[in-house]
Amino acid sequence: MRPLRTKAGVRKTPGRPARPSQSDGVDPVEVVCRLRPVPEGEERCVEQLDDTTVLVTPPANSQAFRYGTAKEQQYKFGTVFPDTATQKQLFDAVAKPLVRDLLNGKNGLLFAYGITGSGKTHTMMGSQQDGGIMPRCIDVIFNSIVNYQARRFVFKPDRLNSFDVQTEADAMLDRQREILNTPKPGKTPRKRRVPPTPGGGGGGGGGGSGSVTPDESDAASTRVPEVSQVSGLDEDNAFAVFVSYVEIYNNYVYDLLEEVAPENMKKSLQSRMLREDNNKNIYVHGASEVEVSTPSEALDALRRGQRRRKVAHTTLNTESSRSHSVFTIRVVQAPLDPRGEEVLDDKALMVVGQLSLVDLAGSERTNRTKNNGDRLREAGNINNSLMVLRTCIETLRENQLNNANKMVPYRDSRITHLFKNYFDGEGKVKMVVCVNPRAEEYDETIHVMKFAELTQEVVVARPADRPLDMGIGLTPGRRKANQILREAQRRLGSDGRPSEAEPSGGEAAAELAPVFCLGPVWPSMAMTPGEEEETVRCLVRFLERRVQLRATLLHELQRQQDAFRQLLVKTEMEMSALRQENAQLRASSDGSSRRTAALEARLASAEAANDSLNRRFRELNENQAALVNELGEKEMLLNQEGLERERVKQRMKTRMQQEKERLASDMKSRIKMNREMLKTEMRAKDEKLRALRDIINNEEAGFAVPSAPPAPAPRPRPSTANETATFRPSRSDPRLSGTPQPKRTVAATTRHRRSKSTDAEVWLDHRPGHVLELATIFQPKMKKRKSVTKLDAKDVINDKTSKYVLTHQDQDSQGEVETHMVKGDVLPTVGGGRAVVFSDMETLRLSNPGAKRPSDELGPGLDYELARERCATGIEGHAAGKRRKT
Ligand SMILES: Nc1ncnc2c1ncn2[C@@H]1O[C@H](COP(=O)(O)OP(=O)(O)OP(=O)(O)O)[C@@H](O)[C@H]1O
Repeated sequence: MRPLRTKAGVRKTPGRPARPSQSDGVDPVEVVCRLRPVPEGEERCVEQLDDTTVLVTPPANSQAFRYGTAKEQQYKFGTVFPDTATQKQLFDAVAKPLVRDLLNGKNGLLFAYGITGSGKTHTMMGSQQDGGIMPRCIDVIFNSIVNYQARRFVFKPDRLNSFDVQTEADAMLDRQREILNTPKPGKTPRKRRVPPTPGGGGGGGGGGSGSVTPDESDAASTRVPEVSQVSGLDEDNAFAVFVSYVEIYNNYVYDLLEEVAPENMKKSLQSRMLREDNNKNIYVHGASEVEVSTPSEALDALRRGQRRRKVAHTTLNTESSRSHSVFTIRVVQAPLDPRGEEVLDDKALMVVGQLSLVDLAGSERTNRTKNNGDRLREAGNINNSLMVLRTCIETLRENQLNNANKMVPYRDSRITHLFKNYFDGEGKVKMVVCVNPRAEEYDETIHVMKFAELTQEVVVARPADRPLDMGIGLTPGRRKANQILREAQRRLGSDGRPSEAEPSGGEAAAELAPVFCLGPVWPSMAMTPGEEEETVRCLVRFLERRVQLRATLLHELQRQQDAFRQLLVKTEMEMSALRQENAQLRASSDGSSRRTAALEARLASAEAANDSLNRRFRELNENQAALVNELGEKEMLLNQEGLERERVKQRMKTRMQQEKERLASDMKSRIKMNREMLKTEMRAKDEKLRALRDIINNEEAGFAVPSAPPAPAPRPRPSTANETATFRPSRSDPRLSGTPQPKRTVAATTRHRRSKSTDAEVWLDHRPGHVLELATIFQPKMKKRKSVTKLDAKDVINDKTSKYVLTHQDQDSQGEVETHMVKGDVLPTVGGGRAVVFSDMETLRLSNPGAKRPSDELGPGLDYELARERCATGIEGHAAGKRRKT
């Protein structure tokens, strides 16, 4: 296609060569485009701009649009037929010139190419009332040769892609055989055979296989035939038409006109091989070629093939559109003999033209159809064969552009192998690109357009004109002369008299009459008195003329006898010479036949082996493709898993990081809190120490009771040098060990208050076991409290509870009851929970005043130490553990 670009945003194909010219003995492959109608309201992606140009616009939902690779593009074709174009318009423009070539002995190939549902079958077959290219071709052929047709079986296929000429006697025998072999009407109740009538319906196709169903014959009767014809044929030639119908499915060739008994119809067809004939033409070996004498016979054969196709595909559970079908019409012509009576038996004078009409399978990509199994293989084969067709066309184009000689891979697919000769210059090639303009089909349509664009750039050598008069020196007009002679004979009748209808007998009668009679009618014999003399003289004259005529005739007879005798002798001599020659030839022919048979047997076995190897190779290829697919899928899965793992890893990393940060901040706040608490504690201890120092100072100053409120004694801590100097209590200290002991005051801190509770505090009173009521004077004071025996998290984790006390009882070494009340603050944690921070513990010990306490044994010096210890240290605890100081 030559690109056209004017508007911005419309793509221009770079460096595309100009369309090849026809001046140098080559013709470009002619590509026309036909648009099929689109239902009202549906979005379109193809618009016709003028008679030769279409504009393809990517719709928003197309793959190419999504990937951003699509742009508006114009495509130019030989002709663009709009969706309103009729079948006749298309036929006249595209196929009729090919029929003219066919009748002049030239070959032609016409493809219908496009995606599924684009109208290929509609274009090729059409309907009964409005036939497509195939029925119209058939009609025009028979309209043109109707007066020049040879009698049936005069031309006979030799099964080597050529024809033999039979004598009239042999042809008649074959005709009789055909009549005898034709099943009598009524034998098969569901089918009836329509007798052949010139130009009418029904009729036996070649080989007695033209049976049609009633439906089909009814359909045939409603058919509207094409009435045009091609003129300028050689009238002195006799014509015969042969049709064959094959399909290529999964790269195997099947003969759709194969003779099969009705009971074997369901069995699948046998595949056929492609071979090369003596003239290097490729043909389907063993495919049936049926001689047809009328359009209805040809259409019967076509329908029969389609029926076979349907049955075979039903058996295979496939669809017909998944195969390529090739309907081939061959027209054979040969000159009549000098008398214009019979066909000359000379192969060198025979001319055969061939027209192949191909309905290609829909060009789909496998991923669109989502096929699998057989369907995938089928789609793969279709795509493969179309791909090979494309590759061949591309290689041809490259060779032609670069003057190269790259091998064209015709043999890679049956469809290209079969049509190799056409591309090598044995005929004209045309292509009808069928386009469904629906927007949905954009992604497929664009591939079709690109292929059509390439195809237009290929040129094929123009086939040479074949001289049809053969230059054999025969008088033109032989057929007409013979017809006149026959007509004259018919009119003269068997007795040689002019017929009533034409008393004069015409020129021919005048010429022929003296040869076959002894003269005019007898004169009147009536004897009238007085005129006897005259009558006798008249009779004598008449008889003398007859005698004269008789003598002439006898002489002529003698001459003809002599000539015949001489001819007979000569013929006899020739015959004996020929017999001898014949015997020699037969002997050598027998030898050749034996050699040929042996070679053919070898060839057949080699072909069978080749076929099975090919099949095996294909299977292996298919397996490999399947495995590659599987591998690809697995790799994809692995990649996906790897990605998933990577994602999870990343997620975990992020989460760990967050957790780390959270813990760090948690830890930080805890440390801060602990530090705060420690600071508070330190302050309290300092307070205690200060109070103690004050006490000691006061003691030293006269044991005055400090006026400061009682504060808890600080825990022992490393003293400063100053403190050491001023206060270092020890057992040896005379102030502690000597008597009298000063009266000591108990220091109390607000923190270590005894069960004093504010109104706002809510206590959680936890008594895990049975607590003995001691009825002591000192009782804890908890205005608001909740008593539990078993601790539950929700008792602690709530906004109300602010204090916690754990009560348990023990027996000391003296057997006295000791009651411990461990108290703590319920504080919120950074993580949003709650923690109990134990702050102090109260111990209530019941003891007998008379009993000796171990502490008494330590001496009075230890009391101070104990007191100091008790004052200085508190209990601190939390959920992780607790510290205790009594
Ligand atoms: N030019 C047209 N005018 C009217 N109808 C059409 C035209 N082209 C196609 N159709 C209709 O579209 C439908 C599909 O067409 P058709 O069967 O010829 O497609 P196809 O290309 O041969 O498909 P497949 O590849 O599947 O065989 C048919 O119903 C046909 O009648």
